[in-house]
Amino acid sequence: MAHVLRRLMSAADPSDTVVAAAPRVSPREVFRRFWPYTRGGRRWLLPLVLLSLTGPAVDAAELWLFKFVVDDVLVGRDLRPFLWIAPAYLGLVLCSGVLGFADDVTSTWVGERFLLALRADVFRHVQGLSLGFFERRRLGDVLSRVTGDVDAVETFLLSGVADALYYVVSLGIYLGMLVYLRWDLTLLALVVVPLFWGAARYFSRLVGDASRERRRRGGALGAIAEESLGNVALVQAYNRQAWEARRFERENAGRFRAAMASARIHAVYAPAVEFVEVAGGLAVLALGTWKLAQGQLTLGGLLVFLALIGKLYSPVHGLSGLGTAFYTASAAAERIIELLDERPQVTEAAGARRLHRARGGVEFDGVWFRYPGTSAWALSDVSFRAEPGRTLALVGASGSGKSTLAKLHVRFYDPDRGAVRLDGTDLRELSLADVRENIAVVLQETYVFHGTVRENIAYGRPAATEAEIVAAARAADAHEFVERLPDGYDTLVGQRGRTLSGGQCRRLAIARAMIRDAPVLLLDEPTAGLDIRSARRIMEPLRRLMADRTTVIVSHQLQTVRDAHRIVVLDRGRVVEDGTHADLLGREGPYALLHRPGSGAVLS
Ligand SMILES: Nc1ncnc2c1ncn2[C@@H]1O[C@H](COP(=O)(O)OP(=O)(O)OP(=O)(O)O)[C@@H](O)[C@H]1O
Repeated sequence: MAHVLRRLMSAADPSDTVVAAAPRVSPREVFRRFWPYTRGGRRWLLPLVLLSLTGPAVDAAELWLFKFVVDDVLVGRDLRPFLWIAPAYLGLVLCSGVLGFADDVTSTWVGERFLLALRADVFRHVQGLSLGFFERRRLGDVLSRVTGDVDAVETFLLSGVADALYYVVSLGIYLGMLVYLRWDLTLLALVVVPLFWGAARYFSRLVGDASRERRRRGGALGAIAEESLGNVALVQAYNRQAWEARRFERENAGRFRAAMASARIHAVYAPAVEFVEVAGGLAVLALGTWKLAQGQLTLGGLLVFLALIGKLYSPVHGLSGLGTAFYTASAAAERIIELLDERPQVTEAAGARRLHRARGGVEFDGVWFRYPGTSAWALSDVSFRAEPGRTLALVGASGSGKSTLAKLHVRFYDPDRGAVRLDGTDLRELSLADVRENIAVVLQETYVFHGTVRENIAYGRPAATEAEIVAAARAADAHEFVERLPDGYDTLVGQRGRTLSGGQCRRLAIARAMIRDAPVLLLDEPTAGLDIRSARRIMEPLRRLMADRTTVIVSHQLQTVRDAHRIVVLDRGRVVEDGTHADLLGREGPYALLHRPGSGAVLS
């Protein structure tokens, strides 16, 4: 039987791992991890508990009044007691309304404050993780954790605890009244309690599994939606809509199965519990009727007793069901904990040195680097030096390690061996923010945010004045086209600059780097993806940007490379040549080969 139930309610399909399940965590650990986030609302916890205690008390008083209605008014056929019972009843209802209002508002405030703190912290934490994390994880899953799973933790910690207290207090009050009315009937009513507990324990474990699966599928759905909608142009151009839809469908169906499993568990649990409850109630009714016939109990007393039993079962029911709620919420908490346990690979050393404005000396010294989880070296023993104010060009075939070098340069990763230095100091000894403050980057992928042109340029230095923004745009050869946009600098450019051309995006990125005014410039193929005319057009502003700054440029553009003070040629992660354009051409080595017509030359 248990085996059949388990199969019927199983939600997991381990064959599929778009997003792996987070490691399990004990409820105690969940409390330990998330309790600190209640700090902002902790002083309201006690009033909240007191408020929640008044609810059952008012309920019980209402019931007690009912006993008087039956015994004194109805059975006694006398309206006089009604004159005090009616106002008392109204007073109680009013009182419970006011208390309920205070309880609702306060508990929402405490819960939302908790979420405010937790969500902000999770976001800050994720933002601080190293690039490696984002290259490894699926963004959609991370988003679903930050936005969806965070909310469920609140249920675990606050609503769950508040409910537990409420149930315990209700139980105490109702039990007290029941015993006061008739202890022997109360004992009979309590016989069914262990049955509740047993059922709850069994079912809550099943619910936990189903919830975990639902959360995992939710993350996978987010990941697939983000990937396929984010690349919608590619999906449509290659007619992959149906394939993407199937991928989505598979996760969607998985989530559906998990939701159904959870519904089946609840659907079996609720009637099972109700059966036990009714059986208990009937037994009490039988004995109670007998006591009524014996004159040991009044009619009002019996009715109130039965009503109290109904009320008593609800907290017992609730308390045993809390396990289920806890397991549901802890499935979400596990996913948040996994995220919070992720440590940035690149961290700032204790006592890191501040560096205000660097002179701009860049040095790679015997650098070896392997991407985490891979076995091949992406960089092997790379050494070169860029003198302050000079330009160093990195060339090499695709996959030779140029972008990897760029990533190490801004400390997205640390080398496994060797060192990257700025003005002679290992980047690992410097404040991370200062390293990045001193380097302006224009990356291969042009980053333009959804916002105005002005905001996009000022992203390089938020404190920039209007005049500085315009000056940067002029220097980047962007002013002219910006002026022609419908709202000039206030024009909204779509996400990733979809409403601008590739060259225009690039010029905005150059303006952003201009305004940052850092001593070191890192340009990763600033002309990639542009046609020859557009590429030539941005050369002039690029030169203005590079003047008097140390520039490390990854480029396939012959003009830029030829003008560099030094050229480093990479091949499969190694430096194979190093010198000026004239030197290297004379050597007839790999660099010269790149220029030979008909050689499939990379440099154009
Ligand atoms: N995040 C990553 N994880 C694992 N391996 C990576 C990662 N990024 C790059 N690699 C590997 O490291 C090597 C160097 O890649 P890199 O992107 O630095 O080359 P590149 O010279 O910039 O190429 P391209 O000119 O095509 O941009 C390649 O073999 C690549 O497969």
